[in-house]
Amino acid sequence: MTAESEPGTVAVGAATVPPAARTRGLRKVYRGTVAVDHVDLEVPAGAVMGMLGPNGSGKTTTIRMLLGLVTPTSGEVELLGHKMPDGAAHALPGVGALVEGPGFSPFLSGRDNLLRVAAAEPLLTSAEIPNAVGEALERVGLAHAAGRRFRAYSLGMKQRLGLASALLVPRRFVVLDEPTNGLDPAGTREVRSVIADLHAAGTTVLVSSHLLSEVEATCTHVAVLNQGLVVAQGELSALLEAGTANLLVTTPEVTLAVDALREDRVAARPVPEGVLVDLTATTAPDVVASLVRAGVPVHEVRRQRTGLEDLFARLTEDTAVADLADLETLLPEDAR
Ligand SMILES: Nc1ncnc2c1ncn2[C@@H]1O[C@H](COP(=O)(O)OP(=O)(O)OP(=O)(O)O)[C@@H](O)[C@H]1O
Repeated sequence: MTAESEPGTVAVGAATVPPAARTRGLRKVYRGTVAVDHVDLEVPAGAVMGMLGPNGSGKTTTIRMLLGLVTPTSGEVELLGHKMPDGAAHALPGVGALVEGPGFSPFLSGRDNLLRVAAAEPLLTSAEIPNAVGEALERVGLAHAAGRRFRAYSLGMKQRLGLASALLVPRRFVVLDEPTNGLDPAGTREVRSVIADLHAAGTTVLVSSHLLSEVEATCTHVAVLNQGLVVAQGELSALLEAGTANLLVTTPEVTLAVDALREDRVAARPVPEGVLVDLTATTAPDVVASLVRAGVPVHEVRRQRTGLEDLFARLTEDTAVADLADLETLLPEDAR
């Protein structure tokens, strides 16, 4: 198999590494409610992909289908190169997951719950279990409360225990559904550092979150869901670049430039550095063409990065799908 014959694979040296997860036309309908539709998601090997979307946009359902916890209505899932659900026995040992409702017993302590999970873990021998459990508890900052019953845990402590169970053994792919849910700022920082450690060790991570700043700080890639559809995915830097709404034009002829653009029905205003042009209804080449036609000397043209928050807000507004057409024309092909 070559990189050319298999779109989406990444060539590393002589070998090709398939994406950690890939879906094609994934769809889930719950009694008339379309939770996920037409989802073609690709989580490149080695990436930290943030899955963003408003409440009910289909993040959890997509993650559950990836892990084989929910059966898709239609579409395909490939996990670590194995078709699901048939390849589950091969794929799942390489995957650590924190998903809602991990099924811990309320009457057992955190440590005993984790020992129970570890006992069912095919990659751990019984001799390795106590150490693996101790290290995982340490890593998520739960060692001091390991002897307390699960039912007495706060939401944040329950989240930490779920994270510990995902980290019991080194994995190729770690999937975290809202890992910072219920955590205080210190816990949130710890999750961020766990993700950075996993990334440094070469583990692929898929993390869903409402916290845009978290995703911006920790992720290399992002997928944005809205109403069950993936409205954007790709490298974070490429998406931010493409999603930028403003163009900063440096010119000594500010008044001439603003007048020329307004004549062409393009929103523009003077700023200290030159002219700020709103790209919502136009494109950078059209702006430059207008200016050149009007005889405006253009010294520099630069897109202004506006941050993930702005991009997310625009992608998840009601007009998101229409916006995507604009976004796609701006995206480099490998980021589409
Ligand atoms: N078991 C279920 N039965 C019926 N409807 C469901 C079920 N699970 C999810 N849904 C519906 O599917 C849609 C997507 O839900 P999902 O939980 O996947 O979204 P989400 O993006 O993870 O939301 P949140 O951020 O609130 O967790 C919602 O409309 C939800 O009500």
